[in-house]
Amino acid sequence: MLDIQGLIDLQDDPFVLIDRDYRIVAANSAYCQAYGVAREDVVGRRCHEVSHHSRVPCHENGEDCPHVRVFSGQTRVDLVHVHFDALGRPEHVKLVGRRLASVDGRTYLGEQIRRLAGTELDCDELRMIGRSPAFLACVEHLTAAAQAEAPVLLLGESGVGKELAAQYIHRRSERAAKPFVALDCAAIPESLFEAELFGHERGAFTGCVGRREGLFEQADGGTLFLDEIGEIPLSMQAKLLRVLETGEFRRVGGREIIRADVRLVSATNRDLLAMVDEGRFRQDLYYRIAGIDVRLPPLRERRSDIPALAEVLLGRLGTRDGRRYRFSDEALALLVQYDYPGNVRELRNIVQKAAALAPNGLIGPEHILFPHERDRRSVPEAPAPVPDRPPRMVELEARHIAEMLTRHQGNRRRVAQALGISERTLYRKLARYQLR
Ligand SMILES: Nc1ncnc2c1ncn2[C@@H]1O[C@H](COP(=O)(O)OP(=O)(O)OP(=O)(O)O)[C@@H](O)[C@H]1O
Repeated sequence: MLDIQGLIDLQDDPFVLIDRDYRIVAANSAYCQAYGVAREDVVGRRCHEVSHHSRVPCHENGEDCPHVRVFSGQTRVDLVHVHFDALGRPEHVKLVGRRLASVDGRTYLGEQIRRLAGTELDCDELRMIGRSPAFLACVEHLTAAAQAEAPVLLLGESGVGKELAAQYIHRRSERAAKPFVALDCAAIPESLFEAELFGHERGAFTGCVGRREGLFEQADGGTLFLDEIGEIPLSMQAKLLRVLETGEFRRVGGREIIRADVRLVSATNRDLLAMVDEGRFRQDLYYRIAGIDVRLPPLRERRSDIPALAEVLLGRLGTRDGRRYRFSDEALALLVQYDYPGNVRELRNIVQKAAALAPNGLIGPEHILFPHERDRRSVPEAPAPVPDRPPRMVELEARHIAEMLTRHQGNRRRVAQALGISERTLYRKLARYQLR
């Protein structure tokens, strides 16, 4: 008989073996060390209870789960997951799951856990909330970008969390101990750009007092985040390109050549390539800044993250009359239906207003005010209306599933039961109608 324990202890990464019934049948030493547990405390328990503190398997909470995939026939699964670390804080991990068969014909999930995050980002303000597959795929790209040295271009609508993502990259990169410096390019008048980025000497231009270091110098050794990079005027684009190519510049009004070792992370909500075609953005600069590009999905493409985000944003508001603010189930269900053109920032504003309106801290649907009422989604994205055409079966089905999800507060197991279909079928339909 093979010594399974000895075999898995050879692995440097945490590793667990899980049976069809979600029970952990073996855990290696790296796992016990990483999560501060004794082997006998985890072996025999269900994986979702141990890592998620949840009584139901992860896929029933709307998460991508290696267990369900492997036991439905997939041989290898690679995905990013969020679970709890040794101190009970959420942690991003990369899971590599393998389908393993024993000699007696039983199947197991062998799961290797690669920890993506250090604990340094667990301060609440900097924590990126989200467990939806779309969000976790994005976190995986951000993690890969953090480990590289190439410049990163973050793409996404306003308020999706591009600045937060830039900080995430910085704090996980080798530059983490050095400065992170951010500039919103849309907020700087053209005449001040150069001085802002490269600094100026005393008296370099009218109204300037003293000598000042620019952002490139301030960010030396670290990361410079240029938000809304599409707003940089063409004249400035040429200067920026030169600095990125040579790593050298002069302060405005200065002679001394200054060198700064800066990693650039930029962000835009514009289509920069279209701007290149229109002659409004330099192509050579585009290729300089877009070494790695990462798209951040808008909130409406990851609706399942809305309740957790709303709770965290509400938690940041503290208490009223000594009691924590809280949402009623109906309020949360309503929040999930809106399209959020302003993304997480808009959600934050809506939550703040709702809290101000709720007399005893309990937020009901009547306290939730959507600024763009027409963006509230009562049905899944319907195709453009065609006059005198009865709705197609698929439209009716999508609409019905969306309503059931709202009624059951996103609990997919209950929705599947209510619809009389298996959860796998429900998952396929959710993906097909983009209801995840
Ligand atoms: N995944 C997330 N988890 C927690 N908070 C988030 C998340 N994404 C965004 N936020 C919060 O939403 C707000 C807006 O985020 P941020 O400023 O990073 O967006 P942005 O995409 O840079 O916006 P803009 O394009 O308008 O500059 C911030 O308060 C940020 O902390």
